[in-house]
Amino acid sequence: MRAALSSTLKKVSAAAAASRPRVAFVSPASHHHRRHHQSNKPTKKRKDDYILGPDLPDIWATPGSSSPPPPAESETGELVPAIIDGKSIAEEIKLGIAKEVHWMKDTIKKVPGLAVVLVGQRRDSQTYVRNKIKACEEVGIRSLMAELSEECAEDEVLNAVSKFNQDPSVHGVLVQLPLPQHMDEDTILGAVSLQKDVDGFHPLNMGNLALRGREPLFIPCAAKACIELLLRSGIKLKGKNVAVIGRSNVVGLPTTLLLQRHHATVSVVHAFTNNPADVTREADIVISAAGVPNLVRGSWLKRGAIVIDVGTNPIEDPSFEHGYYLRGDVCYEEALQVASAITPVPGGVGPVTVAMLLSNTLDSAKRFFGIIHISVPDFICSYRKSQNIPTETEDDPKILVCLPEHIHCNDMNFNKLASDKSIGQTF
Ligand SMILES: Nc1nc(=O)c2c([nH]1)NC[C@@H]1CN(c3ccc(C(=O)N[C@@H](CCC(=O)O)C(=O)O)cc3)C=[N+]21
Repeated sequence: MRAALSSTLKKVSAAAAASRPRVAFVSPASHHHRRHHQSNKPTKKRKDDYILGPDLPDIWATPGSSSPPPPAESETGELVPAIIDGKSIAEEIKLGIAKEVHWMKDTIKKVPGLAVVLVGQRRDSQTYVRNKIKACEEVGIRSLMAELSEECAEDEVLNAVSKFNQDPSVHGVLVQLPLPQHMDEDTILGAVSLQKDVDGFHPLNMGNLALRGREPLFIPCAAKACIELLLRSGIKLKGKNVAVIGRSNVVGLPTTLLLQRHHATVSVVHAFTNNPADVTREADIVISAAGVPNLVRGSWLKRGAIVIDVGTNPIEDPSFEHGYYLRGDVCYEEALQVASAITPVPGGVGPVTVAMLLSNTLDSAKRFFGIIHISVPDFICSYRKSQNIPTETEDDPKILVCLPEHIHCNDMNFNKLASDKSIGQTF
């Protein structure tokens, strides 16, 4: 397959030489250039509009905005809630990541690496970490792990983090939370290298997520997972009323920030909110991340609301395999009667959160190796079609191009680059 592909690509390069316009390459340098020229426009195109939300100016509309479409109802007037399948969405995302990791391995003989620091023996933490490592294996990301005892000193954790920070084969460092009581979470999370903070918990990444016009290097995985689940389910966010239940640094807060970047109207419901049910009942979309099993009752929900349940509350029960089972924040059985769509627990936000961790790790490695992701120019796709050439990228018109930072790739030097071994395989 590889040999066939590389000979195809040689032919394609020849075809490229023969026809103009040749290659619509985007290099980091040309990207900046273009941005500069657009700076007097009210909106600015960012590479991450999809997950960070479109950068729109605040123009206040006069009252009378439309309400969301009514939910599906059966003949008898009962709601038929859609169960949002996080597991299959996660599989879809992982497939895309696996393809990119595969390309990376082929073109530069390197793979992304994720290091996990686990302190203590919590069974739920062990399960989550196991899931993360298994997911790494599935997509070809290398995983490393440091396991430390509950009683170890804070310095030992800091040493483990520092070792991974310095390891060039590691592109993501994650300290599994919660940490034991005697450790200072801020000190430890602040020690993770900004460039490897795939959890997005470093104060600088969080600050850049909060500030308009700025882009964090990483967005926290659970927040990203909520948005992915909604967008991939075809749910629009602009102008919607969203209630976020919980204001933790790891889920509630970043989810609130990300939703606002998607132009939703966000209400934050927390332990001191008066009449939390009344506030929540106003929402078109409810995202619960309180960590309290069955907190959100059916009566808290507006008819037709969309419910994203981030809660993963372990309930002790020796009859289950790991001695516990998981329960969400939402009383699922009650919510089914009123919601138009809902994520289950397990099988909802959890698996997509893990997929987002892989995605952040891949992005980090791409940044480290100076890899940009571009589309195969149309003429190459049509050339392949006209020649009836099946290729690995037929169904996915995106390919990886590896270019050292100093090389500015344009159609003038494309042929040289394509044949120059020193920059690796361009196609
Ligand atoms: N530094 C850090 N980063 C985290 O991202 C982080 C953390 N600490 N501490 C704990 C929470 C929780 N979390 C989950 C990840 C996967 C599932 C997951 O895969 N859940 C599966 C099932 C889990 C099972 O098999 O029991 C599901 O919902 O279907 C759940 C929860 C990440 N967290």
